[in-house]
Amino acid sequence: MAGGGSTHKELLTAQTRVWNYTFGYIRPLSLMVAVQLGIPDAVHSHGGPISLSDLASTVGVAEAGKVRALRRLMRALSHFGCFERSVTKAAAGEGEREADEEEVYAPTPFSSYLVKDSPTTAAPFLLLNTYPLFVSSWYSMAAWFRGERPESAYGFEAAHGGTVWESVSSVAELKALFNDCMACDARWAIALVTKEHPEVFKELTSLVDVGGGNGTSAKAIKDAFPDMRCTVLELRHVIAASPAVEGVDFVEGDMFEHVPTADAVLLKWVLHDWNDEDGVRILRRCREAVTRARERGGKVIIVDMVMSDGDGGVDWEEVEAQHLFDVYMLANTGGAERTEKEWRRILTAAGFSSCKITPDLGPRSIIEAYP
Ligand SMILES: C[S@@+](CC[C@H](N)C(=O)[O-])C[C@H]1O[C@@H](n2cnc3c(N)ncnc32)[C@H](O)[C@@H]1O
Ligand SMILES: O=c1cc(-c2ccc(O)cc2)oc2c(O)c(O)ccc12
Repeated sequence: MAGGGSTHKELLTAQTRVWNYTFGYIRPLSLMVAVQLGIPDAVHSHGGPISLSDLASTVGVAEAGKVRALRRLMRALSHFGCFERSVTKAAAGEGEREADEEEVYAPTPFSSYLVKDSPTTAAPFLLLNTYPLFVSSWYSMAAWFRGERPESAYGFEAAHGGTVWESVSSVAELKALFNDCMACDARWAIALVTKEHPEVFKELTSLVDVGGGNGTSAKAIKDAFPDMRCTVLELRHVIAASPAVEGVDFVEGDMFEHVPTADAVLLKWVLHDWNDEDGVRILRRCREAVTRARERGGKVIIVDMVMSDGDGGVDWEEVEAQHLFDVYMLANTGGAERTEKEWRRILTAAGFSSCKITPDLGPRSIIEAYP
């Protein structure tokens, strides 16, 4: 029998864990429904804990049965840590003998990331990654593992016959969500890097953000260091859809072919999209760009994850995020999150002599690579 040496309690816990992981998909999907209804916005803008009845009317839930359903959704979301739920005595109406108990919900740091118009919102990240086309890659993964889709490099291709980048550029709703998702992350992550680690940019006069999207990171760097000459290298369709950004030049090109000359290259959330072979090709072009500018002193600044290698003393939630991102890249882009050893191996293969890793961005790190 399975679990032969386990106690009764251990077996029950294991079975409960299987239930929880099986239903784990309900977490992102219930958060998605909450964002679609505007629940985090309503809770945050209320100016104090919001009652179920006020919440229901703010988000447009009117039928009594649906209000009761909303209460159950809020109870689950509060259990996940998204809101803080408590029970208060509602004021007794005229003629009522006793005040009814009513549930109220307060915001938490978790829900603050789901408010749509906040500068640090992760709502586009949630909506993009719960998009059905994207989730459906997983239904082709087993066939891909078994080699039944030899023409596909990874799950997304096996499921949809094209790459994530093709679907991003051709499905208008996905393109908008993808751009929003990248811009939201770039805005807060780069503001944090420039504020907490200004030394990374010390003595640099020019920087190229390779695969820099619509220029949000470059703008955040320009805001922090107004004298820096900032350029974005991007694919044609991305540049065509990006509004001009004051002080930032856009160059159309392919990072596998040529990277414009600059003191520094930024690669944020780019290398984890690619396998090692492609990563080395991109890094070689970046190394050439910074050595053309300065024989010594240039650098490549990478913002990506350095995966924990399983040793102790690490934050469990950050390691969980690293594993989730790693298998997400496996399924959707053919890329990977890398351990320190794996980073050093691809950097060395691309000709870099040393690197400095600063693990100070939650699950991500800043890697400064020197030619
Ligand atoms: C995951 S996004 C990261 C965007 C941005 N660096 C950020 O973190 O917000 C990867 C970017 O790489 C760009 N990209 C993909 N292939 C490229 C290529 N061959 N040359 C230049 N950019 C490319 C994509 O258009 C996309 O904007
Ligand atoms: O958070 C993401 C999401 C994507 C993504 C999701 C759905 C699509 O149809 C395309 C792309 O891609 C990402 C990515 O490439 C990255 O480097 C970081 C985050 C995400």
